[in-house]
Amino acid sequence: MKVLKNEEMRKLDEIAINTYKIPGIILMENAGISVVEEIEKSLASKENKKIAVISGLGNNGGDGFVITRHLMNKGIQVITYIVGDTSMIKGDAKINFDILEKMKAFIVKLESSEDIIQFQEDLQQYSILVDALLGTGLQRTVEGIMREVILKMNASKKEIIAVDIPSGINGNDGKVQGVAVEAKKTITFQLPKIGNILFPGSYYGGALLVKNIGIPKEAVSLIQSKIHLITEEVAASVLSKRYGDTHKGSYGRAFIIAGSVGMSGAAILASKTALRCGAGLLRTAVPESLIPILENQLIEGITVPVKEMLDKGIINYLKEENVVAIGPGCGRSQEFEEILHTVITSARLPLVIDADGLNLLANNIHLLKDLKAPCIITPHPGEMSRLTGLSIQEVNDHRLEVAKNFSEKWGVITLLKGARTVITDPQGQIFINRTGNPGMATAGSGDVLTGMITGLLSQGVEPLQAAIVSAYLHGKAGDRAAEELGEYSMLAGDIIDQVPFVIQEIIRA
Ligand SMILES: NC(=O)C1=CN([C@@H]2O[C@H](COP(=O)(O)OP(=O)(O)OC[C@H]3O[C@@H](n4cnc5c(N)ncnc54)[C@H](OP(=O)(O)O)[C@@H]3O)[C@@H](O)[C@H]2O)[C@H](O)CC1
Ligand SMILES: [K+]
Repeated sequence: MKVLKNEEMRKLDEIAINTYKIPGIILMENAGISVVEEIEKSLASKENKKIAVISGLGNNGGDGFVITRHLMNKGIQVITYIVGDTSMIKGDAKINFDILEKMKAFIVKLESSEDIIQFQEDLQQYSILVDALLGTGLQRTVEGIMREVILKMNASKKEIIAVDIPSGINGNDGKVQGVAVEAKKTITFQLPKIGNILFPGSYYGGALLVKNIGIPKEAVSLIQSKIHLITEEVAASVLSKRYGDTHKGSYGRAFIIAGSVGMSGAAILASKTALRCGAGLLRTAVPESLIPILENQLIEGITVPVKEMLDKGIINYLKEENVVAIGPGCGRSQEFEEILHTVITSARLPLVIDADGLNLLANNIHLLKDLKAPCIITPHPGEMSRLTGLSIQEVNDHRLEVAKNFSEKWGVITLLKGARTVITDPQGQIFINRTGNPGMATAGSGDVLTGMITGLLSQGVEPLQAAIVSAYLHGKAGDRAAEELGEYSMLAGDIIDQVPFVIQEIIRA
């Protein structure tokens, strides 16, 4: 599913109206009706059936006027509050505003601080507040009366349903422009905006519902958005189909270089997950001293002493493999740095670099110029900061751009962990993952993700798909673990335990 910027949404509107000759007022009508359906669902469980629709002066407000009309026609008690000078209302919004006046709708204008004091008192009588103040037309920091109204709405603790996007959230990046409505759910139209998906916009929006308002599918295909939401369908399309061309003897072989003294857990978690995700044959190279621990914990895998691998030549070891992953728990020794150098510059098979592999890569970033095969890196913001020289704050403030720029510059697939995990490729495509929860910020969770990517790559899944599906799978498994154990108590191993059930769920869906 494409995720749009504000201007792309406006362009889609234009195409619908100017190319397909769908009058904008039809789109507004459909938008309003789709919200009314959700209001009725929320209202069903409530004693108090009174609704307040709080509208701005633009088309978001226009949606609000449509909503009021339909609620009135259903006999639902509704009051419309309008913020600003109603003489400024124009176009489709004006048509719908005039209809409300003809219907003698109960309209209250909010223009002064006295109005706001009364508004605050009024709010207590309603069951649901509909936020139709600002949508994709938000231009600047919210101030003045608009700010006061939003603060009073939030303070009322009433259930808020946001139209298109919570007012005050920037549709292009999900940031709060001064103040924003805290909604229980948001109904957005035709396609989600970036502000609906990224934090904090996603937090302010509550549950997100994407409603079709009648824009032709062909029009959507004309919008060249490079940003996509990872959906279950994408995961199912990869997990259910047979992987790759299983040429003789090499089907599903994975090689993981991981672990260091005191860090055997990372090697075990990554290896276990790779097997859980379908790797047929797995070998894990670890320091000799860890072999007994791995052998004890990982009966299905094969362990290789790092020293033996070095003596025989890493590349010789990799000849039969489908994928090599390097980094979980490896530490930053000179020996490991040399291994990383050899793997990056000589390996001719898909490569996953994680954790300390990324920290060492940060000091040898030029090595990426010598890559001989697709490479997936899986940094958290701290590792991305070291790789780019940007501060963690800068990375998190511009997650999509930072990941996209790195992928385009170095020709790698970047999976930038965090909320939300973002996957970018060297062609500038951006995929946003919405599964997962804060309980997954636990030691070893990243090792599990690396194992997932490795497991899928070992079966011939195309690298970008492997990164996308792994991010989705990782979050889904984490969500199941959180349901069962709570976000406080879950461990990385609990995520692995959920993998089989999540894969089955996806394949059967
Ligand atoms: N295909 C679709 O997605 C459809 C979307 N619809 C709805 O239309 C809005 C977008 O409508 P638009 O008129 O472009 O913009 P808004 O209504 O979001 O806001 C513009 C008005 O808000 C004022 N504004 C802007 N920023 C601020 C601010 N920070 N504080 C106060 N007021 C602000 C702006 O005034 P200006 O002074 O900037 O001129 C406008 O008055 C979309 O979100 C959907 O809800 C269609 O209804 C159906 C199709
Ligand atoms: K809104």
